[in-house]
Amino acid sequence: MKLTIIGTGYVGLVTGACFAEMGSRVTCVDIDTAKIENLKKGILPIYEPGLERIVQENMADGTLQFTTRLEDAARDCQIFFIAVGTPPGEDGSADLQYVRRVAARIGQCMTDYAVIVDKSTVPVGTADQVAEVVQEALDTRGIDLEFDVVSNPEFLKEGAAIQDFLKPDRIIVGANSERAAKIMTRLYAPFSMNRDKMILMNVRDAEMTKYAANAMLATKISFMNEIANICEHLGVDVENVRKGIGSDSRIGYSFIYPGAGYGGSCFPKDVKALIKTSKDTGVDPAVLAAVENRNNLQKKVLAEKIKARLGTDLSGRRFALWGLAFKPGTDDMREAASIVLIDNLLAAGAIVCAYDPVAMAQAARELPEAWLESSRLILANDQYQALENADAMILVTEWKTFRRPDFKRMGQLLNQKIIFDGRNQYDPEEVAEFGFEYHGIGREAFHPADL
Ligand SMILES: NC(=O)C1=CN([C@@H]2O[C@H](COP(=O)(O)OP(=O)(O)OC[C@H]3O[C@@H](n4cnc5c(N)ncnc54)[C@H](O)[C@@H]3O)[C@@H](O)[C@H]2O)C=CC1
Ligand SMILES: O=C(O)[C@H]1O[C@H](OP(=O)(O)OP(=O)(O)OC[C@H]2O[C@@H](n3ccc(=O)[nH]c3=O)[C@H](O)[C@@H]2O)[C@H](O)[C@@H](O)[C@@H]1O
Repeated sequence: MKLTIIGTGYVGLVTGACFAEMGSRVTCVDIDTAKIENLKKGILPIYEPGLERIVQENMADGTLQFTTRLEDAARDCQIFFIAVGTPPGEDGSADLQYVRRVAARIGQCMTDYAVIVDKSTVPVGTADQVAEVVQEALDTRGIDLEFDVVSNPEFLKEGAAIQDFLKPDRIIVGANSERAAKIMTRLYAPFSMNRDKMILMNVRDAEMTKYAANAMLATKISFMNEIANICEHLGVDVENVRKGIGSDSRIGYSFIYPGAGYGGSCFPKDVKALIKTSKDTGVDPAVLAAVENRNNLQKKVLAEKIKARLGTDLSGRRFALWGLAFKPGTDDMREAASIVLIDNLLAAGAIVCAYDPVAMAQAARELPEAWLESSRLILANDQYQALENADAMILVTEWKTFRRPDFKRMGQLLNQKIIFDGRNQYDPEEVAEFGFEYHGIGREAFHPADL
């Protein structure tokens, strides 16, 4: 099958590479010329484990191509995937300007019947808008071509994107025509060899399914973060509570890890967009608003703990920050908890020395210039350098390299042996044996004297 993927970000690039890997002929299109020039040389714009190999191999085989020219890719294309960003607009709703622009371009370039797939996360009713925009462009050309707009939301997680795409739990396809449903079923057939993964429904149901899935996962996290905060005041260890409730198969172990608040490009924006949709329909988004509110509060919890321990005025204090990316396995820093924490610490007068195994270049590009120029935010060369003369170590992202560090060496480098563990990665007793005072999320502080 001949596919065109428009937008080569996390979703578009992974989608294009994985379909090529499964045997389709794929052209990825982006308006970002620099990105496309690099991709043509096999240089990826993002860090995603396993992606580089799949891209390079399929380029070499000729099954995966990159271009900025949609008009070239569109010739005889059977399926167009729209995979551009849908960032929050001022009122919280998903901004559809990029989706609409791409829809217009497809209408200007398509040469035959095609299925147009909304892969981007878009609100209920967007497929109808896309169809209108495509039809307008065809009318302007004076051409009568048939097409169908399908919703096929993406559920991949950054850091595990290839595995999630190639071995999905389910494939949601919303199609209102049998012709389009058949084409999508054929496209995804190689993914359903052992068990039929596809769940077919109508377009609006599929659009809503994506928001409901992300909102449900965000709800689990915010719920657990709130439980954690309650535990802490009751002398209860939330890690035992987590294991206790996770063992109930109705609850399950996943997405109940407490932390410093969820980040990333999707949960915050999708919860916001669903709140707006809910309000527009006249339904009070009581649960969704609470999920968002808890998350905003949770991102401040680490700074509050630090101030409670070391004082509200942190002038002259220095902190080692381990982890900048919004989660391990990615260099993505969008809505990362680390940003809120750094902001709070700098505002209180502190100096922060940060290290992340892959997000350093991203951090240098994306963090406010004023922070870096003031020299109060320093980007360290490695995790141990970040610790030098710091008054505490703060763990924000649970990268593998941070999980079993050399505690002895850490103790020698730090000014004060204090750990603020934003991901509950360490055993309080174990670190206390190395002389550390330990502060986690949803568990009481633990001191060497408590041993
Ligand atoms: N990042 C993720 O893990 C996931 C994202 N999604 C959804 O997928 C969509 C895309 O997200 P990301 O890939 O993270 O976005 P991104 O921001 O990483 O990439 C979007 C790409 O689209 C390109 N673009 C914008 N306008 C264009 C146009 N007119 N023609 C061609 N290219 C254009 C941009 O240059 C950029 O390369 C969003 O709706 C998001 O909510 C869904 C599941 C997972
Ligand atoms: O729509 C999207 O973009 C994607 O959003 C999330 O994927 P992603 O944001 O890449 O990463 P997650 O692994 O879901 O983590 C999101 C945030 O939640 C936090 N989290 C996750 C799980 C948990 O138990 N606790 C917790 O605090 C992570 O640290 C991270 O900040 C969803 O998991 C994907 O299914 C979805 O496709």
